[in-house]
Amino acid sequence: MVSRNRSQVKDHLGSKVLNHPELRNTKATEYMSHEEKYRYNLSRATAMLKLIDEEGMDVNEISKVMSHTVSGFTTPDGNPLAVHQVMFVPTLMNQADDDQVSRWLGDVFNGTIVGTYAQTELSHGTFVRGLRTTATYDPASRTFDLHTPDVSAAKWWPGGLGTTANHAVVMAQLYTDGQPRGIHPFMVAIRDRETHRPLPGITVGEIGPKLGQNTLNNGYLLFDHVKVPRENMLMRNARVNEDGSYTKPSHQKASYGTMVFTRVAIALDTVDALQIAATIAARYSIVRRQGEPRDDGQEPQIIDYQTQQLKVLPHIAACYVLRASTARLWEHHTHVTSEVRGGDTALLPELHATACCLKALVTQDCSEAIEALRLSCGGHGYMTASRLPALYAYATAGATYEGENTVLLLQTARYLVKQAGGSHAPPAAGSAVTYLSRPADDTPFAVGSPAAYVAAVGRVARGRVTEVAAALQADRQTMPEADAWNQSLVQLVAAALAHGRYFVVREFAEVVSQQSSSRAIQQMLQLLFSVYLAHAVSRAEGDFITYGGLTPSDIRLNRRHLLRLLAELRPHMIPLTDAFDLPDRLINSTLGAWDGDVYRRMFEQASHSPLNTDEVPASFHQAMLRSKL
Ligand SMILES: CCCCCCCCCC/C=C\CCCCCCC/C=C/C(=O)SCCNC(=O)CCNC(=O)[C@H](O)C(C)(C)COP(=O)(O)OP(=O)(O)OC[C@H]1O[C@@H](n2cnc3c(N)ncnc32)[C@H](O)[C@@H]1OP(=O)(O)O
Ligand SMILES: Cc1cc2nc3c(=O)[nH]c(=O)nc-3n(C[C@H](O)[C@H](O)[C@H](O)COP(=O)(O)OP(=O)(O)OC[C@H]3O[C@@H](n4cnc5c(N)ncnc54)[C@H](O)[C@@H]3O)c2cc1C
Repeated sequence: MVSRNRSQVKDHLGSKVLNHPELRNTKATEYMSHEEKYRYNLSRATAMLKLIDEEGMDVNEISKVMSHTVSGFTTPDGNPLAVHQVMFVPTLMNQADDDQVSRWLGDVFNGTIVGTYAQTELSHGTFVRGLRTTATYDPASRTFDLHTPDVSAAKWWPGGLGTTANHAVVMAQLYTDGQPRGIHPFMVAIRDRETHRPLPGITVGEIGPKLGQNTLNNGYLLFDHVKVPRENMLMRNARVNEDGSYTKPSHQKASYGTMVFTRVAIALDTVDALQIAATIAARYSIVRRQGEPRDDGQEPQIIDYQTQQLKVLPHIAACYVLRASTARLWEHHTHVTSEVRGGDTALLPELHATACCLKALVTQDCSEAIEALRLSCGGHGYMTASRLPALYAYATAGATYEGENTVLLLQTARYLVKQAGGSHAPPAAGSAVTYLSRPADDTPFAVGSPAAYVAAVGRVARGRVTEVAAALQADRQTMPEADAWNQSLVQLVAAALAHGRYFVVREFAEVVSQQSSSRAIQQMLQLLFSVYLAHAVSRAEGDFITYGGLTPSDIRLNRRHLLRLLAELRPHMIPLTDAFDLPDRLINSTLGAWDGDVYRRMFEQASHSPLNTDEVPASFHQAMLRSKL
């Protein structure tokens, strides 16, 4: 199939998904039971998978259909096949050797094998080296013995594991030749392909309700000395030979590759959720009028309150800035992965550091922004039918899964302090950390100059990183490494976030400078960028004074500048959110439809409450009268 560009993919998906015979008719799921919701979401997830297969979509196209924009329509309560598609399949493609790929991929693509990625355990998620599921090789039987030593080592959380998957890539501690070899991936059948019953030695089930995404179908899994053939260890990187001898991988963290990919995918995807929330809040802020009537006799549109502009407009700018920078990270990931497959792992450490901090920065910014947008819709934003609570539940999950954000930022910080101290291999050309080994950019700060803002963001990142690197270095002289590290944790996290912010604004500056299609678009991108930058300064004024070279007077000027920019952006708010090109059915919000017919929709959705079916519900007689209140 010919590869399509992003907007063509969107048009294509618009018609394919919204008109698909098994997908076009949606049902409200709010009043369904847990089991009914699962059945509804699973059947739609399966239809999507078939569509992906029939269309022969490439990875970029799959990334669009699996994105929250589309999957929020197909599987509104969470996709039970998400981890199959986003983690299990990529793990097989990248970590299985050629023989294994040809052995399994046919069955994966014809739907006989449905998988999950089983890493996290009840007692260990963050500290992967601490996982306790063991895979002990026995050369006599040429099998691994997979075992869960006790309940705290039960796998807990894998998506689709609950009742959907019949296979799992299980991350376990490998023992061979009597030696521990670290965490390795194993392809394990957990349920019978025909009957779907758990196989002998396997205990498996679903973990129960969560804040959101309740049909992701997260599960638990325990092994009681389950025998797995030698050929089921994924062997593209490390190998166990028949006699039990062990061949190391080319990079010690090669088996963590799926996590890097998924972090990049989550960063890209969480911006989709923000775009939907921003569109809802923008449309509602135009429709909603409240307050003392003005000269025209009408109550003001709430968007004309300065405070409302601050709640809504910077997040629209963030949609543009974060979309561009995460799309570039996605492209960079594709490039580095192909180098790694060719045996060159030089770019992997920096990709890991960048993926960690962007996943953390984007999920943190987006979940805070979605909550602000929800609040901007007042009481109606609290209703499920506004869609805003579910968007928040989705974005905030991203702050925890695939590496809890603090922990990921510390991974980035580890890379940055090593770079600042010169104890890491020097960065490659085009690296995102070369600024650390150069003199600070002393472009003077000037309100209204995006270049001056970018330079200031760079000085904050540089100042934060070099300061914490020096503090760490000093503490290392007087205390053990773990204590020195712990003394600096808060500053390390702040340094990594500052680095992430600099990465984002540099990437967007480049996108703006390369944009050549029209002067009007260029000007609009400049305006969005200016809003993003002024807002970034206003959120971290202390940092910009301490490290960025701004004076208190610059800070005051920036506050006024931001409010002026918001007023300038306000007339463009609706075209800018319309440009996300989200049809009403994908937005699925009483508050965010294109025609602005909010109040009729709110009444219409209330009519679905089962408590409105009878004038006096049976529960009144059963509960209140019986208790003789
Ligand atoms: C067919 C194609 C389909 C494509 C579909 C695309 C669809 C995209 C659109 C949809 C997008 C999203 C949909 C959302 C659905 C997603 C559902 C997500 C479900 C969630 C799943 C999970 O959560 S899985 C579990 C994830 N768990 C974690 O992330 C655990 C976090 N912890 C860790 O990663 C590690 O423990 C940690 C890195 C923190 C520490 O590791 P450790 O082994 O202890 O290492 P250290 O000693 O700290 O460091 C040693 C050196 O190793 C370096 N390093 C660590 N990790 C990596 C790595 N991954 N790569 C490279 N290098 C690494 C580290 O930097 C150290 O280096 P140094 O030089 O020694 O300093
Ligand atoms: C919706 C959802 C879906 C998931 N899907 C999957 C899946 O498909 N497969 C899978 O294997 N897993 C999955 N997970 C699990 C997920 O990857 C883990 O929950 C995540 O990695 C965080 O680990 P944890 O739960 O152990 O948190 P913890 O590490 O226990 O975090 C608790 C607190 O401790 C802090 N902390 C921990 N270590 C450190 C440290 N070294 N330094 C500083 N602070 C620290 C954290 O910052 C946090 O504040 C899923 C989780 C969720 C919520």
